[in-house]
Amino acid sequence: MTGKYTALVTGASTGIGATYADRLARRGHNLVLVARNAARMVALADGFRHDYGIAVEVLRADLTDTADLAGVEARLRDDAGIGMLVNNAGAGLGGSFLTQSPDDLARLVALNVTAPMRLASAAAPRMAAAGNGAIVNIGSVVGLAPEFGMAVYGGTKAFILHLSQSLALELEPRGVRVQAVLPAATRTELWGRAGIDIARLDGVMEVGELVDAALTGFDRGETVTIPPLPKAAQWEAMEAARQAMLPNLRQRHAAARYHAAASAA
Ligand SMILES: NC(=O)C1=CN([C@@H]2O[C@H](COP(=O)(O)OP(=O)(O)OC[C@H]3O[C@@H](n4cnc5c(N)ncnc54)[C@H](OP(=O)(O)O)[C@@H]3O)[C@@H](O)[C@H]2O)C=CC1
Ligand SMILES: N[C@@H](C=O)C(=O)O
Repeated sequence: MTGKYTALVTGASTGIGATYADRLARRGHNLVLVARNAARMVALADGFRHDYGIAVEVLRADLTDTADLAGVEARLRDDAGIGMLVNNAGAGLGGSFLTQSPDDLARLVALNVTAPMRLASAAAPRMAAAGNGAIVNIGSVVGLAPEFGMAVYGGTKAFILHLSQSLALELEPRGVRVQAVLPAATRTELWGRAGIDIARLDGVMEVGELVDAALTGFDRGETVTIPPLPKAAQWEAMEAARQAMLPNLRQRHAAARYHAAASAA
């Protein structure tokens, strides 16, 4: 991705999304800001126009609302000026699987999975036809770690990682960059919204540092960027182990350890 384009950033009213908007505006890109809180986005937009001389549009949408989501999808499908989609809007949820309500979990999946999937699906064909574009999906290290005790949130973020890696394979030969960004705990409103006291957490990254690192990963052409991971070799080793397993996964017969004679022995 070179040159100036318009970036559509979801969850742009605060936190990681607002910081992405700031950094992309600094680079001279125009913006479409998407979230529910229009007043906050209008205030940010005024600041970006004043500070960076770019064009900014505010698109108020609740991405868990089918009609609102369809409006953002239509914009991504039809607006040839939008060269980057930052799928950032998302939420956490306090409690454990035993205490979380199925309705809250379904809303979490709607926001963290259905919305970014539908928005990517709206943008990708147009970008692929143009041979140019970028889709940045904000996942989480929790998507790598069932041990962290966030079953459904982690599942939504594992989906984001898988979707991003798959789309990178499909779209990058067509000129469309795809990046998954996996933050760990970052100082934003997300924690308070989920009813979790951030003061109890160690190792919380400031949001500016997180987004600057994510953009460095983007500039380097990374498909998966994990800003807090000190040794890239650990991620690369896990990927190498997974890829080494792939040729063995499809077989005509079950593995020998599952044969009745083997289990009786
Ligand atoms: N903070 C952290 O520790 C980590 C965050 N992440 C991920 O980063 C992403 C951004 O989170 P973060 O900035 O921390 O969170 P914040 O709570 O600070 O911001 C979330 C953003 O999403 C928007 N949003 C929330 N619900 C909706 C909705 N229904 N429709 C449209 N927009 C919505 C919010 O705006 P509004 O209320 O105006 O709609 C806000 O702009 C998320 O995907 C999160 O999972 C990943 C790992 C760690
Ligand atoms: N959002 C956080 C968990 O709730 C994270 O992804 O670390």
